[in-house]
Amino acid sequence: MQLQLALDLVNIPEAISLIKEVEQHIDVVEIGTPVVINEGLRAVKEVKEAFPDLTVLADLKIMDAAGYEVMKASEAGADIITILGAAEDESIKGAVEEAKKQGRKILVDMIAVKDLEGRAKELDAFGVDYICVHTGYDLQAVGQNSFEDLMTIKKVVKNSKTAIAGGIKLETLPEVIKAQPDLVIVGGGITSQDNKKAAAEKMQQMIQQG
Ligand SMILES: O=C([C@H](O)CO)[C@H](O)[C@H](O)COP(=O)(O)O
Repeated sequence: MQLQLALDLVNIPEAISLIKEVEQHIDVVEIGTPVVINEGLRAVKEVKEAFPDLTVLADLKIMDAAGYEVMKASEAGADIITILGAAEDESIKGAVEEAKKQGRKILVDMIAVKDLEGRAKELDAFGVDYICVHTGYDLQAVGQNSFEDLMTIKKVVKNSKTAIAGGIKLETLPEVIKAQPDLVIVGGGITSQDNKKAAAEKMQQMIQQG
């Protein structure tokens, strides 16, 4: 199980200084969708240049023109690129093909997918690297989470790794760990803490203890 820090509400200098605080305690750093919207793929490039040994995920949430967008994110230095599970099969296949060509990985974000079980089976067969259940900010605001969704996909996914994102905090981490995803994605659960390093360190310990 690995820990991914999601950076959503920062600019590039803030992202770099935050990563410096916690880099020993995370496996992957996510350049979040709002950061990419505000700063472009430059954010991915500058973070990868500053932390060449850290795995960098570009949360592009691709919906179309997948091969092209995966190529551009790869050129910027992203190791993992996200596409939406709701995208067309052709887009998913295009993303996987381009990622293979570039030596990168694809994480599929299942946000807003209704038939999680059916779509997870299809995505698994397309050869995506990760399938991620995700409760976005707008559903977190009405009290939802993805813990049951993780169990649902874990039952059917055979080859891809599984991941979970959306409002995970120190208090809810034990429930997530029980379901044994391959990747745990945490944003505000670390970035909103006064002591971000301590929060990341504690989460890392809990995850390593499994
Ligand atoms: O993907 C995300 C969201 O859609 C905003 O782009 C977040 O990175 C993801 O939800 C993790 O952040 P937290 O919910 O704050 O843990």
